[in-house]
Amino acid sequence: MKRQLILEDGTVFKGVGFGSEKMVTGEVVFNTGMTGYQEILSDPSYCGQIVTLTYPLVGNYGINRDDFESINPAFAAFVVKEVADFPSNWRSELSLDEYMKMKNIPGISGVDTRKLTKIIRQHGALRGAICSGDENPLEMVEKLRATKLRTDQVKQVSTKSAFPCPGRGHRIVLVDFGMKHGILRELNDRGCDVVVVPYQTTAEEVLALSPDGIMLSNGPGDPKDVPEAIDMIKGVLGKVPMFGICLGHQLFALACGADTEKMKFGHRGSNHPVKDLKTGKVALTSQNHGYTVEENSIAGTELVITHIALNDGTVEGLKHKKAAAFTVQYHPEASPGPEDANGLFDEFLSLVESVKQEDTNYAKA
Ligand SMILES: NC(=O)CC[C@H](N)C(=O)O
Repeated sequence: MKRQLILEDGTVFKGVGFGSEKMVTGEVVFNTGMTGYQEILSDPSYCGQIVTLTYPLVGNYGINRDDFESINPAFAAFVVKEVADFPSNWRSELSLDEYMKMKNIPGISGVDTRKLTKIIRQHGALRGAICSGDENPLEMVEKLRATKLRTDQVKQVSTKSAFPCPGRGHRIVLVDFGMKHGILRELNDRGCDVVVVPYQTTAEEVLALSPDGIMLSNGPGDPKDVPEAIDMIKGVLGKVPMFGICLGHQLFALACGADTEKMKFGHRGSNHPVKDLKTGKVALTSQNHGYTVEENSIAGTELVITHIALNDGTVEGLKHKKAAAFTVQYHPEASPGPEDANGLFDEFLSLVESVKQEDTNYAKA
Protein backbone atom coordinates (compact mmCIF):
# COMPACT_ATOMS: atom_id res chain seq x y z
CA MET A 1 0.00 0.00 0.00
CA LYS A 2 1.60 3.27 -1.11
CA ARG A 3 1.63 6.02 1.49
CA GLN A 4 3.24 9.41 1.85
CA LEU A 5 4.44 11.66 4.63
CA ILE A 6 3.82 15.31 3.78
CA LEU A 7 5.42 18.05 5.88
CA GLU A 8 4.06 21.56 6.24
CA ASP A 9 7.18 22.95 4.53
CA GLY A 10 6.16 21.02 1.39
CA THR A 11 8.62 18.12 1.69
CA VAL A 12 7.12 14.79 0.59
CA PHE A 13 8.45 11.35 1.54
CA LYS A 14 7.01 8.41 -0.34
CA GLY A 15 6.87 5.01 1.31
CA VAL A 16 4.91 1.88 2.04
CA GLY A 17 2.22 1.70 4.70
CA PHE A 18 2.01 -0.66 7.66
CA GLY A 19 -0.42 -0.73 10.58
CA SER A 20 -3.73 1.00 9.93
CA GLU A 21 -4.58 2.78 6.67
CA LYS A 22 -6.12 5.81 8.31
CA MET A 23 -4.89 9.33 7.57
CA VAL A 24 -3.37 11.30 10.45
CA THR A 25 -1.81 14.68 11.06
CA GLY A 26 0.41 15.72 13.94
CA GLU A 27 3.69 17.25 15.02
CA VAL A 28 6.60 15.23 13.60
CA VAL A 29 9.30 14.44 16.17
CA PHE A 30 12.33 12.14 16.14
CA ASN A 31 13.60 9.68 18.73
CA THR A 32 17.22 8.50 18.57
CA GLY A 33 16.93 5.36 20.72
CA MET A 34 18.27 2.17 19.14
CA THR A 35 15.62 0.11 20.93
CA GLY A 36 12.47 0.89 22.87
CA TYR A 37 9.84 1.32 20.16
CA GLN A 38 7.24 -0.47 22.31
CA GLU A 39 7.84 1.89 25.24
CA ILE A 40 7.80 4.87 22.86
CA LEU A 41 4.51 3.89 21.23
CA SER A 42 2.87 3.43 24.62
CA ASP A 43 4.33 6.56 26.29
CA PRO A 44 1.33 8.93 26.60
CA SER A 45 3.65 11.94 26.34
CA TYR A 46 3.73 11.31 22.57
CA CYS A 47 -0.04 11.92 22.38
CA GLY A 48 -0.92 13.16 18.88
CA GLN A 49 2.68 13.13 17.61
CA ILE A 50 4.05 11.44 14.52
CA VAL A 51 7.24 9.77 15.69
CA THR A 52 10.17 8.94 13.46
CA LEU A 53 12.80 6.56 14.75
CA THR A 54 16.35 7.22 13.64
CA TYR A 55 17.42 3.62 14.22
CA PRO A 56 16.84 2.03 10.79
CA LEU A 57 15.26 -1.32 11.72
CA VAL A 58 12.11 -1.23 13.81
CA GLY A 59 9.92 -4.07 15.04
CA ASN A 60 12.66 -6.74 15.04
CA TYR A 61 11.89 -7.99 18.57
CA GLY A 62 8.11 -7.67 18.21
CA ILE A 63 5.59 -6.55 20.79
CA ASN A 64 5.32 -8.29 24.17
CA ARG A 65 2.99 -8.27 27.13
CA ASP A 66 5.36 -6.72 29.65
CA ASP A 67 6.87 -3.59 28.14
CA PHE A 68 3.82 -1.35 27.74
CA GLU A 69 3.90 2.06 29.38
CA SER A 70 0.12 2.57 29.08
CA ILE A 71 -2.87 0.44 28.12
CA ASN A 72 -3.70 2.30 24.92
CA PRO A 73 -1.21 4.08 22.70
CA ALA A 74 -1.82 7.81 22.19
CA PHE A 75 0.81 8.61 19.54
CA ALA A 76 -0.39 9.37 15.99
CA ALA A 77 1.94 7.31 13.78
CA PHE A 78 5.38 5.80 13.23
CA VAL A 79 7.72 6.77 10.41
CA VAL A 80 10.51 4.24 9.89
CA LYS A 81 13.20 3.18 7.46
CA GLU A 82 12.45 -0.51 7.62
CA VAL A 83 9.83 -2.46 9.55
CA ALA A 84 10.51 -6.12 10.43
CA ASP A 85 7.82 -8.47 9.11
CA PHE A 86 9.04 -11.42 11.16
CA PRO A 87 10.03 -10.42 14.68
CA SER A 88 12.36 -12.71 16.58
CA ASN A 89 12.29 -12.77 20.35
CA TRP A 90 11.07 -15.29 22.91
CA ARG A 91 8.83 -12.66 24.52
CA SER A 92 7.25 -11.47 21.27
CA GLU A 93 3.52 -12.06 20.88
CA LEU A 94 2.65 -9.81 17.95
CA SER A 95 4.47 -8.03 15.17
CA LEU A 96 4.54 -4.23 15.25
CA ASP A 97 2.37 -4.23 12.11
CA GLU A 98 -0.26 -6.49 13.73
CA TYR A 99 -0.29 -4.40 16.88
CA MET A 100 -0.69 -1.11 15.01
CA LYS A 101 -3.49 -2.57 12.89
CA MET A 102 -5.23 -3.72 16.07
CA LYS A 103 -4.94 -0.25 17.62
CA ASN A 104 -5.80 1.54 14.35
CA ILE A 105 -2.52 3.46 14.16
CA PRO A 106 -0.79 4.02 10.83
CA GLY A 107 2.86 3.68 9.97
CA ILE A 108 4.99 4.40 6.93
CA SER A 109 8.21 2.56 6.08
CA GLY A 110 10.81 3.06 3.39
CA VAL A 111 11.41 6.65 4.48
CA ASP A 112 14.87 8.20 4.60
CA THR A 113 14.54 8.91 8.33
CA ARG A 114 18.04 10.42 8.46
CA LYS A 115 17.00 13.08 5.94
CA LEU A 116 13.70 13.65 7.77
CA THR A 117 15.54 14.09 11.08
CA LYS A 118 17.94 16.59 9.54
CA ILE A 119 14.97 18.62 8.25
CA ILE A 120 13.40 18.69 11.73
CA ARG A 121 16.72 19.65 13.30
CA GLN A 122 17.10 22.52 10.87
CA HIS A 123 13.55 23.88 10.82
CA GLY A 124 12.45 22.85 14.29
CA ALA A 125 9.25 20.93 14.95
CA LEU A 126 7.03 20.61 11.88
CA ARG A 127 3.49 19.45 11.34
CA GLY A 128 2.99 16.55 8.99
CA ALA A 129 0.41 14.19 7.55
CA ILE A 130 0.55 10.51 6.74
CA CYS A 131 -1.88 9.82 3.96
CA SER A 132 -2.51 7.69 0.91
CA GLY A 133 -0.14 7.80 -2.06
CA ASP A 134 -2.80 9.58 -4.18
CA GLU A 135 -3.29 12.59 -1.93
CA ASN A 136 -2.39 15.93 -3.52
CA PRO A 137 0.62 17.26 -1.53
CA LEU A 138 -0.13 20.93 -2.20
CA GLU A 139 -3.66 20.65 -0.86
CA MET A 140 -2.39 18.74 2.15
CA VAL A 141 0.22 21.41 2.91
CA GLU A 142 -2.57 24.04 2.88
CA LYS A 143 -4.64 21.90 5.25
CA LEU A 144 -1.69 21.38 7.58
CA ARG A 145 -0.91 25.07 7.76
CA ALA A 146 -4.56 25.85 8.51
CA THR A 147 -4.97 23.29 11.33
CA LYS A 148 -4.30 24.36 14.86
CA LEU A 149 -2.42 22.01 17.17
CA ARG A 150 -4.62 20.58 19.93
CA THR A 151 -4.15 21.79 23.46
CA ASP A 152 -6.12 19.14 25.39
CA GLN A 153 -3.67 16.24 25.24
CA VAL A 154 -3.41 15.83 29.04
CA LYS A 155 -7.20 15.57 29.29
CA GLN A 156 -7.13 12.89 26.59
CA VAL A 157 -4.64 10.62 28.37
CA SER A 158 -5.11 11.24 32.12
CA THR A 159 -7.20 8.76 34.10
CA LYS A 160 -10.88 9.77 34.32
CA SER A 161 -11.19 8.84 37.99
CA ALA A 162 -8.87 8.13 40.90
CA PHE A 163 -7.77 4.55 41.63
CA PRO A 164 -5.56 2.90 44.24
CA CYS A 165 -2.50 0.68 43.78
CA PRO A 166 -2.22 -0.42 47.38
CA GLY A 167 0.97 -1.14 49.27
CA ARG A 168 2.04 -1.12 52.91
CA GLY A 169 4.56 1.71 52.64
CA HIS A 170 4.32 5.47 52.26
CA ARG A 171 1.07 6.87 50.85
CA ILE A 172 1.96 8.57 47.56
CA VAL A 173 -0.57 10.52 45.53
CA LEU A 174 0.49 10.18 41.91
CA VAL A 175 -1.02 12.90 39.73
CA ASP A 176 -1.59 11.40 36.31
CA PHE A 177 -0.90 13.85 33.49
CA GLY A 178 -0.40 10.87 31.14
CA MET A 179 1.88 8.79 33.32
CA LYS A 180 4.16 6.08 32.08
CA HIS A 181 3.43 2.88 34.00
CA GLY A 182 7.13 2.72 34.83
CA ILE A 183 6.60 5.43 37.46
CA LEU A 184 3.90 3.37 39.12
CA ARG A 185 6.09 0.25 38.90
CA GLU A 186 8.98 2.03 40.65
CA LEU A 187 6.70 3.22 43.48
CA ASN A 188 5.03 -0.17 43.86
CA ASP A 189 8.42 -1.92 43.83
CA ARG A 190 9.32 0.20 46.85
CA GLY A 191 6.15 -0.85 48.67
CA CYS A 192 4.35 2.50 48.31
CA ASP A 193 0.63 2.78 48.86
CA VAL A 194 -0.19 4.70 45.67
CA VAL A 195 -3.37 6.55 44.78
CA VAL A 196 -3.44 7.69 41.16
CA VAL A 197 -5.56 10.81 40.63
CA PRO A 198 -6.73 12.68 37.50
CA TYR A 199 -4.87 15.76 36.25
CA GLN A 200 -7.48 18.29 37.43
CA THR A 201 -7.57 17.09 41.06
CA THR A 202 -7.44 20.15 43.32
CA ALA A 203 -4.94 20.77 46.13
CA GLU A 204 -7.70 20.23 48.73
CA GLU A 205 -8.65 16.89 47.17
CA VAL A 206 -5.01 15.78 47.07
CA LEU A 207 -4.43 16.78 50.70
CA ALA A 208 -7.67 15.05 51.75
CA LEU A 209 -6.01 11.74 50.77
CA SER A 210 -3.42 12.35 53.54
CA PRO A 211 -0.41 11.78 51.32
CA ASP A 212 3.10 11.30 52.68
CA GLY A 213 4.39 12.38 49.27
CA ILE A 214 3.10 13.72 45.96
CA MET A 215 4.43 12.55 42.62
CA LEU A 216 3.82 14.63 39.48
CA SER A 217 3.93 12.46 36.38
CA ASN A 218 5.11 13.04 32.84
CA GLY A 219 2.56 13.96 30.21
CA PRO A 220 1.99 15.34 26.71
CA GLY A 221 1.76 18.87 25.32
CA ASP A 222 2.57 22.34 26.58
CA PRO A 223 2.65 22.66 30.40
CA LYS A 224 0.88 26.03 30.06
CA ASP A 225 -2.18 24.15 28.75
CA VAL A 226 -2.76 22.72 32.23
CA PRO A 227 -3.30 25.77 34.51
CA GLU A 228 -5.42 23.75 36.97
CA ALA A 229 -2.37 21.58 37.74
CA ILE A 230 -0.21 24.66 38.33
CA ASP A 231 -2.78 25.90 40.90
CA MET A 232 -2.85 22.49 42.57
CA ILE A 233 0.96 22.46 42.91
CA LYS A 234 0.92 25.97 44.44
CA GLY A 235 -1.64 24.71 46.96
CA VAL A 236 0.37 21.67 48.12
CA LEU A 237 3.89 23.12 47.91
CA GLY A 238 5.59 23.08 51.30
CA LYS A 239 2.87 20.93 52.86
CA VAL A 240 3.90 17.53 51.48
CA PRO A 241 7.20 16.39 49.85
CA MET A 242 6.95 16.43 46.08
CA PHE A 243 8.80 14.82 43.17
CA GLY A 244 8.07 15.66 39.52
CA ILE A 245 9.10 14.05 36.26
CA CYS A 246 9.14 15.74 32.83
CA LEU A 247 5.75 17.49 32.45
CA GLY A 248 5.54 17.32 36.26
CA HIS A 249 8.91 19.14 36.40
CA GLN A 250 7.72 21.84 33.99
CA LEU A 251 4.44 22.36 35.88
CA PHE A 252 6.36 22.60 39.16
CA ALA A 253 8.65 25.26 37.64
CA LEU A 254 5.64 27.28 36.45
CA ALA A 255 3.97 26.97 39.87
CA CYS A 256 7.16 28.35 41.47
CA GLY A 257 7.21 31.39 39.19
CA ALA A 258 9.70 30.22 36.54
CA ASP A 259 8.86 30.02 32.84
CA THR A 260 8.89 27.31 30.16
CA GLU A 261 9.44 27.54 26.41
CA LYS A 262 9.17 25.31 23.37
CA MET A 263 12.49 23.86 22.21
CA LYS A 264 13.48 23.82 18.58
CA PHE A 265 13.33 20.04 18.22
CA GLY A 266 13.37 18.67 21.77
CA HIS A 267 15.16 15.75 23.41
CA ARG A 268 13.91 12.27 22.58
CA GLY A 269 16.15 9.25 23.01
CA SER A 270 17.78 6.90 25.48
CA ASN A 271 21.29 8.24 25.83
CA HIS A 272 21.03 11.88 26.85
CA PRO A 273 23.88 12.80 29.24
CA VAL A 274 22.78 14.81 32.28
CA LYS A 275 25.14 16.30 34.84
CA ASP A 276 24.31 16.45 38.53
CA LEU A 277 25.72 19.86 39.51
CA LYS A 278 26.22 18.86 43.16
CA THR A 279 28.18 15.64 42.66
CA GLY A 280 29.57 16.32 39.18
CA LYS A 281 28.35 12.85 38.16
CA VAL A 282 26.96 12.29 34.69
CA ALA A 283 23.99 9.97 34.11
CA LEU A 284 22.80 8.68 30.77
CA THR A 285 19.08 9.24 30.68
CA SER A 286 15.93 8.46 28.78
CA GLN A 287 14.22 11.60 27.55
CA ASN A 288 11.12 12.72 25.70
CA HIS A 289 10.32 16.39 25.82
CA GLY A 290 9.69 19.29 23.47
CA TYR A 291 9.43 22.02 26.11
CA THR A 292 11.99 23.12 28.67
CA VAL A 293 12.27 25.30 31.75
CA GLU A 294 13.82 28.58 30.73
CA GLU A 295 17.11 28.99 32.57
CA ASN A 296 16.95 32.77 32.93
CA SER A 297 13.52 32.58 34.53
CA ILE A 298 14.91 30.75 37.58
CA ALA A 299 16.54 33.86 39.07
CA GLY A 300 14.13 35.53 41.46
CA THR A 301 12.34 32.26 42.28
CA GLU A 302 12.95 29.91 45.21
CA LEU A 303 14.34 27.31 42.79
CA VAL A 304 17.88 26.02 42.29
CA ILE A 305 19.10 24.25 39.16
CA THR A 306 20.39 20.81 40.17
CA HIS A 307 20.98 19.13 36.78
CA ILE A 308 21.83 20.26 33.27
CA ALA A 309 21.85 18.55 29.86
CA LEU A 310 25.40 18.14 28.60
CA ASN A 311 24.35 18.25 24.93
CA ASP A 312 22.85 21.74 25.01
CA GLY A 313 23.11 23.07 28.57
CA THR A 314 19.34 23.17 29.17
CA VAL A 315 17.79 22.79 32.64
CA GLU A 316 17.29 19.12 33.60
CA GLY A 317 16.62 19.27 37.32
CA LEU A 318 15.29 21.67 39.95
CA LYS A 319 15.06 21.81 43.72
CA HIS A 320 13.08 24.14 45.96
CA LYS A 321 15.19 26.14 48.42
CA LYS A 322 12.70 25.87 51.29
CA ALA A 323 10.08 23.23 50.51
CA ALA A 324 10.85 19.50 50.31
CA ALA A 325 10.43 19.26 46.55
CA PHE A 326 12.58 18.38 43.55
CA THR A 327 11.96 17.55 39.92
CA VAL A 328 13.75 16.26 36.82
CA GLN A 329 13.14 16.77 33.13
CA TYR A 330 14.33 13.26 32.24
CA HIS A 331 12.92 9.82 33.05
CA PRO A 332 14.39 8.09 36.13
CA GLU A 333 11.85 5.28 35.63
CA ALA A 334 13.81 4.61 32.39
CA SER A 335 11.59 2.27 30.33
CA PRO A 336 13.21 1.42 27.98
CA GLY A 337 16.32 2.47 29.93
CA PRO A 338 19.02 3.33 30.90
CA GLU A 339 18.58 3.02 34.65
CA ASP A 340 21.36 5.39 35.81
CA ALA A 341 18.86 7.81 37.41
CA ASN A 342 16.68 5.18 39.10
CA GLY A 343 18.01 6.13 42.56
CA LEU A 344 15.95 9.35 42.45
CA PHE A 345 12.91 7.33 43.57
CA ASP A 346 14.87 6.25 46.66
CA GLU A 347 15.92 9.87 47.24
CA PHE A 348 12.28 10.91 47.08
CA LEU A 349 11.22 8.25 49.56
CA SER A 350 14.07 9.20 51.93
CA LEU A 351 12.80 12.77 51.76
CA VAL A 352 9.28 11.54 52.51
CA GLU A 353 10.64 9.50 55.43
CA SER A 354 12.64 12.39 56.90
CA VAL A 355 9.71 14.82 56.70
CA LYS A 356 7.46 12.23 58.35
CA GLN A 357 10.08 11.78 61.09
CA GLU A 358 10.29 15.55 61.66
CA ASP A 359 6.49 15.70 61.95
CA THR A 360 6.49 12.83 64.46
CA ASN A 361 9.24 14.49 66.53
CA TYR A 362 7.33 17.76 66.42
CA ALA A 363 4.11 16.05 67.53
CA LYS A 364 5.96 14.30 70.41
CA ALA A 365 7.67 17.47 71.66
N1 LIG B 1 7.56 13.35 28.72
C1 LIG B 1 6.98 14.47 29.13
O1 LIG B 1 6.41 14.56 30.21
C2 LIG B 1 6.96 15.60 28.15
C3 LIG B 1 6.60 16.93 28.72
C4 LIG B 1 6.08 17.91 27.68
N2 LIG B 1 4.91 17.40 27.05
C5 LIG B 1 7.16 18.20 26.66
O2 LIG B 1 7.08 17.80 25.54
O3 LIG B 1 8.11 18.86 26.97
